[in-house]
Amino acid sequence: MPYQVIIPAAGQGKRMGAGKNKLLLKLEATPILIHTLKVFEADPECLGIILAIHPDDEQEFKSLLNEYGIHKVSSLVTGGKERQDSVYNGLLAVSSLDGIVLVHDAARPFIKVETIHKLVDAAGKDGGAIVAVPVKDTIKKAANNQVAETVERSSLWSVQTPQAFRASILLEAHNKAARDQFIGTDESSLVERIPHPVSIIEGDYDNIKLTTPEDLYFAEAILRKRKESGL
Ligand SMILES: Nc1ccn([C@@H]2O[C@H](COP(=O)(O)OP(=O)(O)OP(=O)(O)O)[C@@H](O)[C@H]2O)c(=O)n1
Ligand SMILES: C[C@](O)(CO)[C@H](O)COP(=O)(O)O
Repeated sequence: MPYQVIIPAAGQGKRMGAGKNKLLLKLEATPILIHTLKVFEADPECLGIILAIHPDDEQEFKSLLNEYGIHKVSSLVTGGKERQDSVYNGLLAVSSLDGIVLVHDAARPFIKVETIHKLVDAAGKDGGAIVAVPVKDTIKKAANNQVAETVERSSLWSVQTPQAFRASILLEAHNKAARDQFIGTDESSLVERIPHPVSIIEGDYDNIKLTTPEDLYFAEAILRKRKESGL
């Protein structure tokens, strides 16, 4: 099923501490941003990419899109203060509210096209679906560095992106969040507030978000493993 994808790429990468947009850091000589964009560029089901960027990065990003032959970027939109604002700006550039729109972090370069297609099919049926993996660690709530509660692990999922929705549902969710001045950490949290059901599609543990320096080591290992497997 065809889809459009909004890729938020306008963050500051504070936790990475690279002194620049972390998406410009290279993995095996290719910028993280390009690793991610290549997946969607190569997918025939992807009708277009809407890229939310920081104005300071515009020239460098445009040069990279040209250098690496990324032709599916239909819109470059200005990112906002929060990730949610960047996604909202991207949503306003979506060509059809009747279709399926994905939101995928540019900082997650290891998404597999098979997972994308499973997710899009689920969103086409249910109106909304997200990729997640079962939590492996024990999760506890704390107060003042004291354990307050151990959360039952069997029902916990570590949520990733892409997250896929009928575009009209996602726009309704963002409009409601704006009215309520609600800021969520993912799109699903906004859609849940409408309320609208959101399905979970089990993804891969290596679909990591490159957030802190340690993640770069994991990323190099994931790339090496995939090269050895001929992926
Ligand atoms: N205002 C923002 C914040 C984040 N993002 C994007 O959303 C994705 C996930 O965000 P995160 O990993 O938190 O990136 P940063 O916000 O850059 O990281 P930090 O919080 O460490 O500054 C990234 O691709 C980032 O570029 C965005 O487009 N606009
Ligand atoms: C959307 C997300 O990747 C789901 O896990 C995550 O919430 C993004 O968090 P961030 O702090 O904006 O990177």
